Amino acid sequence: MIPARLLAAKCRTMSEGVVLWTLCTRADFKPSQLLPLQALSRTLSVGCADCTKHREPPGKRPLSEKKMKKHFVDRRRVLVRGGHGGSGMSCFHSEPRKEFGGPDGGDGGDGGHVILRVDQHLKSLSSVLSQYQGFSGEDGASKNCSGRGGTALYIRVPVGTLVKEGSEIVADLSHPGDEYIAAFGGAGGKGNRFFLANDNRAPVTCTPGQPGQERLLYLELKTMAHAGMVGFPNAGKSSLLRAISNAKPAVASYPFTTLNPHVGIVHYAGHQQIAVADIPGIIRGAHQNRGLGLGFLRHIERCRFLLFVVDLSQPEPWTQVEDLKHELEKYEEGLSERPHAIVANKIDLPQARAHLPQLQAHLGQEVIALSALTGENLEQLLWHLKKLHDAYMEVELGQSHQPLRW
Ligand SMILES: Nc1nc2c(ncn2[C@@H]2O[C@H](COP(=O)(O)OP(=O)(O)OP(=O)(O)O)[C@@H](O)[C@H]2O)c(=O)[nH]1
Ligand SMILES: [Mg+2]
Repeated sequence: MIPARLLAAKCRTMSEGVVLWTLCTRADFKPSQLLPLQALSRTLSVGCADCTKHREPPGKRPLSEKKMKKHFVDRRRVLVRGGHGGSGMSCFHSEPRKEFGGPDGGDGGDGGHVILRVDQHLKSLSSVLSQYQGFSGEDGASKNCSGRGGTALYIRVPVGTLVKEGSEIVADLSHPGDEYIAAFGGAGGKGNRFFLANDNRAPVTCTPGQPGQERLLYLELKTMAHAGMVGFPNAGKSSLLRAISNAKPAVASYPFTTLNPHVGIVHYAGHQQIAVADIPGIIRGAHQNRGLGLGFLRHIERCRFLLFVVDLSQPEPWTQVEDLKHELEKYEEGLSERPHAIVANKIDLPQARAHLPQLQAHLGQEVIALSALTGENLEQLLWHLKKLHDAYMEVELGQSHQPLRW
C-alpha cells in the first residue's frame, strides 16, 4: 500500500510541453484527502502559472488515429545491396623522353556499405524503403590514383528493431545509436600497378570491382518501453497515458480506438524518465490472432514491466486480469510473470466502487484504484511505476546489463 503521505504534483512546462511529476511528502496527509488532479495542482500551487492558461502546447495538430495507423509500420521487407567496387585501371606511365615508365593504373575504390542505424526520434518503420543500393566506389585512374571509396548509406530505424534473415535473427537494435552492417560494399578492383613483378615488368592485367553483398532482410519493430499497459478495449489505457504523460493517443467510447502502440514519457523530478506504452486492446483469443491479435502481443514482449488495466465498472473485473494473463501466457511462456501492477480504472463510477473489494479479494494483491478521467489517485500509480522502474534498474545493474534509458 502506498504511504498516504505521498502526493504527486503535475506541472506542464510550456517550453518543453512536458508533464513533470514530483513525488513529495507531507506528514499530515490522510488518504481521505486525496484530491482530483486538477484540484491537487491548485492545492500544491506547483509554481507554473502558465499551465493553467495553456493546456496544449502550441504547434502542429496531432495526427488522427486513422492517419497514424497509415504511418505506423512495424514490419518491412528490405532488399539491400552494397555498393559496387570501382574497377582497377590499366595504363602506363607516360612522360616525354622517358621510355618504359612502368604500370601506373590505380586501384578502384571499395563500394559503400549499407548500414542500419537506430534513430531515437523514429517511431515506426514507415520511412524504410523496400530496396537500397549502396554507393559504388570510383574507378582507379592513371598516375597511380586510387578511386574514392563509396560512402556508407545509412538507413534510419527506430529503437527496438529486430533484423531477420529468413527466420534467423541477425541483429537486435535496441539501443539508440546501435548500428548493423546490412550489406557490405564490394571490394575495389586492382590496377595494373598491383601486378608489377620481377618476371613481369609491364603487366596489363587489371581487375574489375566486386559487386556488393545482396541480402533480403526482414525488419520487425517491437515497441521498447519500460512499462506496457495491457488491457481489454475500452478499459481506459489511452486515457491513462494521456493523464500521466505528454502522449496524445486518441480516446473514444468504442473498442479498438487505439490501433498502434503509443509511447508516452513520464517525467519525474531529478530528470528521471519512464517510458510507458499504450498497447492496443487485447481480447480473448488474441493469441490465436483474434481482434488485433498477435501483431500487438508482440509489442508487449519488450516491456520490462506491465500494467494490467482493468475496467472496474464491468461486473467480475478479476476475470479481465485472468483473461489477460492467459492470453500473454499463451503467446509467450512467462510473459504474464513479468513484474506488474494491477490498475483498476474508472473508480469515479458508482458501480466501480462496489466492485473494488471483490477484485482485491479475488486477486489477493494490491490493486491501484484510480480514475484516468478525474485524475483521482493517479499519484499512487506514479509511485508504483517508479517502484517497478527502480527494481528493474537494480536487477539490470546487478547483472551488469545496460538498462533501457529514455
Ligand atoms: N468514467 C470514466 N470513464 C473513463 C475513464 N477512463 C476512460 N474512460 C472512458 O472510457 C472510454 C474508453 O477510453 P480509452 O482510453 O479510449 O480506452 P482504451 O483502453 O484506450 O481503449 P482501446 O483503445 O479501444 O483499447 C472513453 O469513453 C473514456 O472517456 C475513467 O477513469 N472514468
Ligand atoms: Mg486506446
